[in-house]
Amino acid sequence: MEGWWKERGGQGGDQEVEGGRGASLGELGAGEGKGGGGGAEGGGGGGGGERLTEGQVFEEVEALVTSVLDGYNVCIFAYGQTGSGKTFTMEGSNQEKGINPRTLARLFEMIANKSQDFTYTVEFSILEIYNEEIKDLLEPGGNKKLEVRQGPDGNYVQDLFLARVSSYEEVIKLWSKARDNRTTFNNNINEHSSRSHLVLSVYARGENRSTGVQSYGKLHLVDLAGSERLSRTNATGDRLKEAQNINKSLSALGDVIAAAAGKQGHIPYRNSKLTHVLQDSLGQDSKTLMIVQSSPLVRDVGESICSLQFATRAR
Ligand SMILES: Nc1ncnc2c1ncn2[C@@H]1O[C@H](COP(=O)(O)OP(=O)(O)OP(=O)(O)O)[C@@H](O)[C@H]1O
Repeated sequence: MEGWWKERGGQGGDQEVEGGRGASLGELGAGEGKGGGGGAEGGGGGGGGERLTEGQVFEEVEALVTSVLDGYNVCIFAYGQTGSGKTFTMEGSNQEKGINPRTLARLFEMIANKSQDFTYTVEFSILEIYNEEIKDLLEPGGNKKLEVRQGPDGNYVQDLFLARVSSYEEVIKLWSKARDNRTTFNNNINEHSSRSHLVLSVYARGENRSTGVQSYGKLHLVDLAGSERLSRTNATGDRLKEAQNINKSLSALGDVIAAAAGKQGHIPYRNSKLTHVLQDSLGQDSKTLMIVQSSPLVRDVGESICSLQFATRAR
């Protein structure tokens, strides 16, 4: 493990303190002989940290995401409490694009650069996991229950719509369609978005035309549901059920990452839909990176400590 951690801060937004949100970036594991520990310098918090632009954040993750074209399975997560900036980091704004659009643009740029020697076919899917149920956001199919299965290329979600894409523009069009589908589940987009895990996936199959050598890699870009302690939300009824499911799946994610990093014999992938969907992209030869967002607000200190504890454990 390269073990790099950076402090991200200085982003204002609508908070009542200056300094804005913070995020720590941690590369959790990778192929290419990487493994083992790494130092933490930074480790989150926003306040006084140097402000990283979305471009600088992307520089840190670029090499990882593009390795999907070499046949690696890659997973990038944004983790943190509600409102801490996960979606902003992944999607960005009109002025400053986030990790998702930059990654997708870069992938197609690289495919074009390699086109003399390699042929790639690329597929794209978008799903959300809400209350431990998988929903296809490209082809929402009513009450169809989507399940995770094992196939020759690893785990896959049966009946999930995979769109064949050949340009960044196509992907962006699909993504905006998926956003529309997502909003129909609930009138309050923010509220809902924070209660589900959103997974954008790219599946790249490549062939070296002169040697015939083939590769297959998956890239998952995951905007996790907001982590919240139940004691703080006073949730009841459906909200309580959502919160319990979120906490259960986030804790299952922490267990899986810790077990994979510790090279344990049994890795409990099946304890949540999230880890089951991402099974072959967490651990072993896959590359996993988690961006942990923390709030600079004093009133959020309990949540920030929990987030950083999660990050420490996952590291
Ligand atoms: N780096 C940033 N620069 C400017 N604004 C930001 C930044 N990060 C977050 N924001 C703003 O803060 C608000 C909350 O951020 P965001 O929606 O990304 O949080 P979140 O963690 O995804 O929340 P949720 O868990 O509810 O989905 C948004 O209005 C967003 O535009």
